[in-house]
Amino acid sequence: MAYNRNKELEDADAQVIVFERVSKSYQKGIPAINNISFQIKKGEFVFIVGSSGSGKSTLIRLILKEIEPTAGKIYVNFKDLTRMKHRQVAKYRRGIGVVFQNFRLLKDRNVFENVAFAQRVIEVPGSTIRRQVPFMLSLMGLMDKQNSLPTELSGGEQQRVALARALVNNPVILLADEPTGNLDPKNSWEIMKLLEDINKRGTTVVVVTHNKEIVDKMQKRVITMNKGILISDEQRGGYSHAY
Ligand SMILES: Nc1ncnc2c1ncn2[C@@H]1O[C@H](COP(=O)(O)OP(=O)(O)OP(=O)(O)O)[C@@H](O)[C@H]1O
Repeated sequence: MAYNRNKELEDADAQVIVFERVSKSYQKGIPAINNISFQIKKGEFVFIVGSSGSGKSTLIRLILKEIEPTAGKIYVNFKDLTRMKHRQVAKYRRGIGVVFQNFRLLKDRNVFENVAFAQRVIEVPGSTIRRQVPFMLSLMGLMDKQNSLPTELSGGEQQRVALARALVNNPVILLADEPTGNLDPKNSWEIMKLLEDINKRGTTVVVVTHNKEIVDKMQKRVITMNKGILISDEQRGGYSHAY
């Protein structure tokens, strides 16, 4: 069924990520993503799990329009990505917050400036930045660290800065690609609890992870990939199918 983009769909039940029979082949042979269909509703919290090479990062890169599908349709934030013009991509990506395993902070700028940077690039007025950055830092429990450089922070603190930066422009969707991959169990749980809080405030959260313990305990929707195929999609699921 074709996805119908109209105003009525932009309500609480709206699907903010839609994959319709999507495939992606980087080269000849087994596709990285093979004929995948799923939908994620506004405000959902979804884990994407699967063994190494199963296509999870490819899925994230497709959502960000860093790569194009070989076949199928992708709709994100009510936009048809396959028909989006090149010049519209930067603006589109601003509606999506992203965090990665390795934090990707600016090493020569302090915590405040790392978060403010996300606003400066889209020319948010200074007065708004001075109001919104401290608000975001306090939500992440980082107010006393705003003058610190990333090298002066623990891994958990660095990931919280990355989260503050990803969220400061109030995105509809937050994508987290292995957000706890470099963290110990205590910090991993802190980040997961923050992601849960962010989700409760209305942001759709999609988390790619290998962290079995977290997936099993959180009791969220779990999409499991294997060799490019979506092998299960369960509400309140666990990690059991991933290998
Ligand atoms: N740029 C690329 N060029 C060619 N093949 C690629 C490229 N990126 C990924 N692949 C291949 O596509 C498949 C899926 O890779 P992908 O990175 O999406 O998996 P993943 O599930 O994220 O793995 P991991 O958990 O190890 O990060 C793999 O076979 C991989 O080798």
